Amino acid sequence: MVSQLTDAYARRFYYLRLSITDVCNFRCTYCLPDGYRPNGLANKSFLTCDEIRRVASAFAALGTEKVRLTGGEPTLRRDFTDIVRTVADNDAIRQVAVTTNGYRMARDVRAWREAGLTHINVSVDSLDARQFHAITGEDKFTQVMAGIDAAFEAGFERVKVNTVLMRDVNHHQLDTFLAWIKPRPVQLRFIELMETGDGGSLFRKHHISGATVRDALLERGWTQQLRGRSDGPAQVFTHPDYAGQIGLIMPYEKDFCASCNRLRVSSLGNLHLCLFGDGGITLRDLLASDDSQAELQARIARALAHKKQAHFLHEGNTGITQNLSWIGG
Ligand SMILES: Nc1nc2c(ncn2[C@@H]2O[C@H](COP(=O)(O)OP(=O)(O)OP(=O)(O)O)[C@@H](O)[C@H]2O)c(=O)[nH]1
Ligand SMILES: C[S@@+](CC[C@H](N)C(=O)[O-])C[C@H]1O[C@@H](n2cnc3c(N)ncnc32)[C@H](O)[C@@H]1O
Ligand code: SF4
Ligand code: SF4
Repeated sequence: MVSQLTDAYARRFYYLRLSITDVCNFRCTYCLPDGYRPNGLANKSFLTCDEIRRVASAFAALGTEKVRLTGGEPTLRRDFTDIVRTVADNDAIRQVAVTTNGYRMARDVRAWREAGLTHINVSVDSLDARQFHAITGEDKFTQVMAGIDAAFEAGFERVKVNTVLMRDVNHHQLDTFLAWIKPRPVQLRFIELMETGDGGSLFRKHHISGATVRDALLERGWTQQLRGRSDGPAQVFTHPDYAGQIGLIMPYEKDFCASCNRLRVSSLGNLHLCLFGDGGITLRDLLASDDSQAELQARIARALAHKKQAHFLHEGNTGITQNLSWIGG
């Protein structure tokens, strides 16, 4: 019997974002400009495959139908394909998704699909190889693009691409992005730059509202689609002349959090009620054996009473989120 997770604002939670590592091999300017640093965590190990299975089972029993694996860079884990298989083996989890920088896709995406991966989101901030290098710190544009092609060849019908919208970096490149998705079933999502503890000055310099893109799309005859209950927060737009779609993730917009349907578990097994929350609730002591499932479910359900109505980004309060790599965005 599933007891659906619900919070004090009558929001229901169908979607778990599970970080499986903090490690990343890229140095995106808005996330880890100096690269990954172990940060005192060196002796702490990330969740094992068995622990991940137990997290997924507890959430599934509480109504979760979608699990997104994220990080850091989740695909750097050697057991990534096993993790996908483990989560996909849970029949209640109907969508097993990953958010990746695309580094391993060309090589491994077929194996991930065979293991049960159903959805793939890949980050590409620029369609210009030199600018891609400047933003990510890695000269891997061609490799990531080959990864997207490989995903289609492996049978994914649609790939989502994440592009962080930055004033004076890529905000004036809408036409280039639109031309790219015209023949391709890619959902290209512009994510508004979010302020983080480490990223205050970059935010002040480069934040621009996604509303500028929305206005341009509406002017050109794009129309907004309805959202499903386990979809992410993007507003999705389509146009009859385009195989692709545009998504807009606008966390500074009024009521963005009203439709929050997701919870997060960090790579160390802490439950986080919000991307920009204050602290985590440890779950790891209940992940060592299958016998603690009832207690684990009860702890998750109880914690939800403390979920706040919205983030406090408008007041410049980013919670304990120093950058998005530690909890996976
Ligand atoms: N503020 C905020 N930003 C979010 C939230 N969920 C996703 N985002 C942002 O959107 C980015 C892209 O999310 P993805 O990991 O691609 O997944 P998604 O868009 O939630 O999910 P799908 O609709 O399933 O594809 C994240 O890294 C965050 O930057 C959220 O709950 N709050
Ligand atoms: C933290 S990454 C983790 C997964 C993987 N490494 C990747 O880059 O796709 C998830 C997403 O967060 C986005 N992101 C990171 N920092 C951000 C910020 N300050 N504002 C908006 N989006 C951000 C990235 O562009 C990426 O699409
Ligand atoms: S956005 Fe993703 S790829 Fe870029 S530094 Fe952060 S975790 Fe790594
Ligand atoms: S900022 Fe927090 S409350 Fe708002 S949608 Fe994201 S996770 Fe949910």
